[in-house]
Amino acid sequence: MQVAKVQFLQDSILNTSPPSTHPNMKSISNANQDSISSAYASWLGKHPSALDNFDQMMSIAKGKEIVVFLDYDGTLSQIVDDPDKAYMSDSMRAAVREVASCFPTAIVSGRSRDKVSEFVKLRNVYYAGSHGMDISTPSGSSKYGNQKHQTKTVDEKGKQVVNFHPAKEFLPTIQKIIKVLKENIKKINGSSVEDNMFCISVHYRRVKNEKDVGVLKEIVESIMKSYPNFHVSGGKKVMEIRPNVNWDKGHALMYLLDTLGFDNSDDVFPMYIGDDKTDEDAFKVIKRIGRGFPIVVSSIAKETKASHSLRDPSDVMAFLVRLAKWKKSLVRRT
Ligand SMILES: O=P(O)(O)OC[C@H]1O[C@H](O[C@H]2O[C@H](CO)[C@@H](O)[C@H](O)[C@H]2O)[C@H](O)[C@@H](O)[C@@H]1O
Repeated sequence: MQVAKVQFLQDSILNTSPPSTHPNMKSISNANQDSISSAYASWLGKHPSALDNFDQMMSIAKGKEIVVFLDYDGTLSQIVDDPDKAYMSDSMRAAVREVASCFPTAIVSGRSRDKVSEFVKLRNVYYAGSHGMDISTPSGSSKYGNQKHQTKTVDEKGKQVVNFHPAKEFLPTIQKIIKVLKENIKKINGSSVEDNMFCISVHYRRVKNEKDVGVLKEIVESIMKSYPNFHVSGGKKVMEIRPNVNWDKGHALMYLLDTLGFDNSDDVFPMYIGDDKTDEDAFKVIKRIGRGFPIVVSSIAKETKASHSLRDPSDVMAFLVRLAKWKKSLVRRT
């Protein structure tokens, strides 16, 4: 199976590579592809496929309280050029719905909570937006919250919810930064600023000219020098601007576990699936807990704290379908 996957990767790399006409070019590019494939094969040895290792993983998880955490972009939806069009397929939605009917399930995204919930459109999951700086749950965490950060409110369906906002005080400055950024980068064709509520994304996937990408980065870095309470990090063709609060997707995972009543449970078993740098914070937390599976979505070898891997969102969907079936088969047997 593993060999078949490597072959698949080789095929897809070969199919997507630009044609090389010069014979020397061809051998250089083949050599590159060989080394990419062998790097991926040896990486897979360290971060085995969660699909190929499903039975072994479930023999460890059996009898534990599995809680599922899912990143959105690049995990539940394909990476696309236009961030506003990163839709989730109906089949993926059905898979997430199934999983959420079996285990507590949360979506943890860099997007604003409103936007990610508009994409996902499921009621049986919890949502954490703005890289975990905007969490909404039926009750609050007494351990991680305090009066300042938690607000009791009523959602659009009239249900009591507790919203957790550790970066609330930064909201006015974030709006100011968005305005300044928009004004200053509008001359860079293809760039865009996304308001993620408690953080900001500056996108450059659609900026055609490499030089312009450099200029954009300089402009953003220079603007952000005036805002020392914020930091800039990189993602997938995006600059992520976040306030300096000690809160990330790892903290969000702990907050959700606590709120859902699993904080002191020796049986809790978090599974977190994500593709990006910001998901590594949650992977680290799972490693620290010493129980659970951090699963990275990647079809190339990369530095990660994840124990297992899935190649792409279609692998993620297959894994979720299998996970729900596994749980249902256990329930039928008992
Ligand atoms: O935590 P996530 O849910 O993975 O969000 C991370 C960022 O994802 C989005 O940007 C990425 O996906 C876009 C759509 O496929 C793509 O166009 C962009 O290049 C990627 O960086 C989202 O738009 C950002 O706001 C999120 O921070």
